[in-house]
Amino acid sequence: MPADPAPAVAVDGLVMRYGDKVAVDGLSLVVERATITAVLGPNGAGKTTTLETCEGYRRPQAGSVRVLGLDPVRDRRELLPRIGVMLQGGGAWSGVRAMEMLDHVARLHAHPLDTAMLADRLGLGDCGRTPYRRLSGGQQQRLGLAMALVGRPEIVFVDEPTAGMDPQARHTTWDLLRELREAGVTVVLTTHYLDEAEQLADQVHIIDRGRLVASGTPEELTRGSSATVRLVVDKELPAEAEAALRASVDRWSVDHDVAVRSISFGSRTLEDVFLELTGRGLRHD
Ligand SMILES: Nc1ncnc2c1ncn2[C@@H]1O[C@H](COP(=O)(O)OP(=O)(O)OP(=O)(O)O)[C@@H](O)[C@H]1O
Repeated sequence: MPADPAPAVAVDGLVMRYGDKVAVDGLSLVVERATITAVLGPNGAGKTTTLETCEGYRRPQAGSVRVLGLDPVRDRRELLPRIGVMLQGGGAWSGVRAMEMLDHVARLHAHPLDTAMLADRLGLGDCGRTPYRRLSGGQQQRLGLAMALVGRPEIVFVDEPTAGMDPQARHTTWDLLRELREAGVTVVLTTHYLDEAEQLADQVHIIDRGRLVASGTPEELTRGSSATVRLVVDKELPAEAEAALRASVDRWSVDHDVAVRSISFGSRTLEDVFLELTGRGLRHD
């Protein structure tokens, strides 16, 4: 029987400081392979520092980090071809054209993906000749993602992958990350968006002030003493229909001994409307 492979990421008691400032304070977490794991937390929680330590850019000051069973600093040469990194803020030179940059990164890998296909998939087909600094924020993000994926990594670290993207680009990116997971790739992402973590992640780690404050599946983390029931109707409700609905809900709550904590009437979210009007595919802006 082959031994179980090491987890994708194992962080144990990690401590990282910048001068006197403790950025990561005894953090431990495990990421299983072929999962999407979201690291959630407010600004300054220590997410980027943790990811950069996993990527081998920073050496742990205390504790240990293993990625695919390897030490990201000591075993960097062995690990580098097996991981993909999408940096916050791009990582491309300002004057380079989008496809030149992607082709350049592809040439650093032994078995890269077809760059034209990848660019097309990410909606970058029309801006291949555009200099990096002239790309929109969302296009820069997508190019950064393409650069992280082109080498067929076993694990990909993506720092706020959809920051600055329009809703279609977000959904296309989510679909792509899900496909990667189906293909056996491990995805570790940081995000500020709760809906992103809820939609995508198999496992969520919430960190605050450098400490792990909760871990679990989105269901585990959202399960509690209350539940949400959502009703979507096909037209705006006249006042009498709204009143009748409230009265029915009141009767239902008595009949079933359920306390209704809140009830709200409103329209669909802007994101719902935007997606419905413009379709799910990526807009080639
Ligand atoms: N190079 C640095 N020098 C000094 N302090 C730093 C440095 N990088 C990060 N910090 C500090 O360390 C803490 C953790 O920062 P980090 O970037 O890891 O958090 P984050 O969770 O990724 O935040 P954000 O969501 O804003 O990107 C913050 O207080 C930050 O100000």
